[in-house]
Amino acid sequence: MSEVIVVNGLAKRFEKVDAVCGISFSVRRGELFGFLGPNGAGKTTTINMLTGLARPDRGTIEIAGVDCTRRPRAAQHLIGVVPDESNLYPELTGFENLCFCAALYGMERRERRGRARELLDAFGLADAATRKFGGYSKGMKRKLTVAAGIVHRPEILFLDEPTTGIDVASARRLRQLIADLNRAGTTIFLTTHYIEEAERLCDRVAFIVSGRIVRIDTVEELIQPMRGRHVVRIACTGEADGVRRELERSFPGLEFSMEPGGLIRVEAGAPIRVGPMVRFLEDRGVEVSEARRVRPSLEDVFVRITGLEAEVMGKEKERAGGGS
Ligand SMILES: Nc1ncnc2c1ncn2[C@@H]1O[C@H](COP(=O)(O)OP(=O)(O)OP(=O)(O)O)[C@@H](O)[C@H]1O
Repeated sequence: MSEVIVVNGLAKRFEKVDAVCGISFSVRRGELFGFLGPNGAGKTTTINMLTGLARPDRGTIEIAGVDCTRRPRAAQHLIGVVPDESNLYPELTGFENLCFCAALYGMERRERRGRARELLDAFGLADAATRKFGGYSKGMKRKLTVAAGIVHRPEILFLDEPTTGIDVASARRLRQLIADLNRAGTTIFLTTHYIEEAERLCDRVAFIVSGRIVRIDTVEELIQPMRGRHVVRIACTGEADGVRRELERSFPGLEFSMEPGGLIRVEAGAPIRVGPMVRFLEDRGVEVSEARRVRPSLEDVFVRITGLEAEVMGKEKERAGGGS
């Protein structure tokens, strides 16, 4: 597979913040590449540099063989960009917005009207075609923004947090559309802070933390070391954090950590017996509402590699409500 995006030593600083600190990576043609990191990790700054919206301080970017640091606009016709905040016009209808974007890419009237209708259909927005964009729901706005990003059938699509802030059903539908686009041959660079989203959609994932890439690999390879591991999640009502140290002392060989919502996460290299732990907690006045064995996931890998609790991603997820 040929490399269609090649980034070397890319860096950008804003006044006192090193937003991106000399990152290097490449994306292969046809790949769905995930750029995964917590708030403020440098995802948007990176995507802005890749799409010509921000100038790097250092480093090089090549897209489809074009040196974008020297010729920032030369690859524009090959790429589509879906920013984290919509750039469409609230006073225009969905149909008009798509026709307007198509006109910017030089499409002729007949072609752009046909393409706009085709996309409205594909994204389930045909009934809202003549309604003003400003009156769309968040999920509809997101879908139309993605449609606008692919109006010119780009080879490479940059998606910045496409499912943030929309309801679960709309997020699921949008993920399906992203997967379909990729299957049809579009290379996709996706930033997200939803670990499950990256796990479900992406071929390869880069973990970015504080402007640095800490790991890049296929989802398969990333999860591989966790395959022989066993994980149990225990949901408690009441204060569980206090008994964590007692658990560690009483159950040597098991690793305990806390997750959002009062969940205790237990990990071990051998099958975990849940009963004794539940009794142990209940004897200490912590009520257990559920104890569940779970398949090790990319979230577990993220916690191991970055040393960050999954909570740094989870907090935003709860607020935005766009998770699984
Ligand atoms: N225009 C700017 N001026 C000053 N600082 C900025 C600017 N843009 C980004 N930053 C800072 O750079 C860092 C990286 O921000 P960036 O928006 O790239 O992160 P992100 O990973 O996209 O986060 P989020 O998930 O919250 O969108 C942050 O500390 C941010 O405050």
